[in-house]
Amino acid sequence: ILRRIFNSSKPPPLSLPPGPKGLPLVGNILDMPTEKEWETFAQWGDAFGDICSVTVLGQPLIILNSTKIAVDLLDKRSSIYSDRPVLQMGGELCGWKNTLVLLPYGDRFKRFRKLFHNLIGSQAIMRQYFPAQELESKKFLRKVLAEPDDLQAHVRRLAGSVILRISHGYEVQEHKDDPFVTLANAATEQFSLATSTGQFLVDCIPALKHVPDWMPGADFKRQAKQWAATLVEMVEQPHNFVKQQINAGTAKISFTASMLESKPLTEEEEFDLKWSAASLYSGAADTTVSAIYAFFLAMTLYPEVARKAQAEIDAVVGNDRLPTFADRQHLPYVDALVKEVFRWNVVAPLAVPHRAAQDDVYDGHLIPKGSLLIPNIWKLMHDPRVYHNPFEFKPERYLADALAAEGLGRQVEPHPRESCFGFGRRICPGMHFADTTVFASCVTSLAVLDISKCVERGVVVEPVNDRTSGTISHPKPFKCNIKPRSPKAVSLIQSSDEYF
Ligand code: HEM
Repeated sequence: ILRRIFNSSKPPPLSLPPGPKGLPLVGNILDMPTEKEWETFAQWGDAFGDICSVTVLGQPLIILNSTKIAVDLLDKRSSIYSDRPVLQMGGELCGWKNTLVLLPYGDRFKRFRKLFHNLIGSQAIMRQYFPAQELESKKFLRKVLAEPDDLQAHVRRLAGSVILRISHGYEVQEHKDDPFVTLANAATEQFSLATSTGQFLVDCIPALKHVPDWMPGADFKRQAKQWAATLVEMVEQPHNFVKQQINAGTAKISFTASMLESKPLTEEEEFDLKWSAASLYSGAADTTVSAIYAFFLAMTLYPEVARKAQAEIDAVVGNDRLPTFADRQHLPYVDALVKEVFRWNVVAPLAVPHRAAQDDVYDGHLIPKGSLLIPNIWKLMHDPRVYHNPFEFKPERYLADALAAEGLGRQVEPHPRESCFGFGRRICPGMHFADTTVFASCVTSLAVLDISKCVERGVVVEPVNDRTSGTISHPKPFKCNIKPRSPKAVSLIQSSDEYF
């Protein structure tokens, strides 16, 4: 009896959120998935609850498998959860620690965010970029028509071209191998690999970064050196280009040119400028590529969706001109289709980890200082409790009228923007830019192109419908057939490049 009284007076010690049982000392290191981690994390969510945890060599990882919990912690308690982890491979060895995405929460972070906000921080600001986005979308269509088999390369060029105009006043070259687009592609692909959760042992055992390069098992150090060199080139080359243009008196208006010309910069200010401009275009390049490429995949797999969107465009815009941003408010189905692109293809399935700056307690669980919080955006976008038949591409889910017509009594489903761009003070600063870039390319492509499955020797080729692993996930290469909708469509694409 005494033991019972004694024990009941003491609250039980708080523990981490539940999760798979690990081994002594190394914890869950053997449980960590090496591919598409988000799928395993979602299964852990089903088994242990929407907030669950694992520990890898003493480092707690807290996995968030519902929007409510992600908002409760990362939004509502953003004073605790706005820091980033120190990533040894991607951040320290490869150098991405100087870009916004891995900057620790602090003054430099706030300065970068302010610059981003002034440049692309609202829908209203985005209006000034509409002409450039429309123009680049048209150039993209021309390239797709000329070489439909090189779709992915054209998408990469498109994604790089709009942001490089804004960041450095650089006009991407017409041919496929533009040097800056090539550099940005290489660097962002390497970022995705270098920062992938749990892929490099050095992220769990930081002391490994001191092993000499020649040691067996130190391949990661040699790899990091190469990747660091690509990143430096990606930062320096466009910056030096703007300086040369300023000296020659030919610099176009851009973020970098206006900062360089405003006043003489200190070394630190110039460093900040270089790395914030690089954050801008490295943040934009690979992410929008994934979304636009996924749009083509979705249209190949769901031709009835494309047909409905085209019927809406034909009725609202007609066939004498290309659609513009001004049409968007009159194109609810196309607007819903763009939302569905962001949900169906999750560009950043695990976002980027947020780090707890102090101990916290949530729902009776301890979240110790230094824990890494990982919102499983892939699960949030494919949660059958939130999205009906989540693996199906269905724009109707956002349209009350369309759902009412189905007569199943279903409610409109949440706008993917509520989760797919992350949370709190680290929410994606490029979300409006991403939305308008993806809208422009979807709507113009639908207006003039027919996208369908390939037929080879009389047999329909099913497109590969799979995704790559990494911080930024892409549809794996797939085949599709792209044709102009009509001779009129061809003449619209070939018409002069006046801003329309
Ligand atoms: C398909 C488009 C995009 C998606 C789905 C996306 C998604 C995300 C996500 C999930 C994060 C992490 C947020 C968090 O930690 O909670 C993020 C961060 C970031 N994104 Fe995006 N993004 C996209 C496009 C862009 C574009 C176009 C830009 C730049 C123009 C950009 C720049 C950034 C930057 C700089 C960060 C780091 C922010 C920080 O750490 O404070 N992104 N994005």
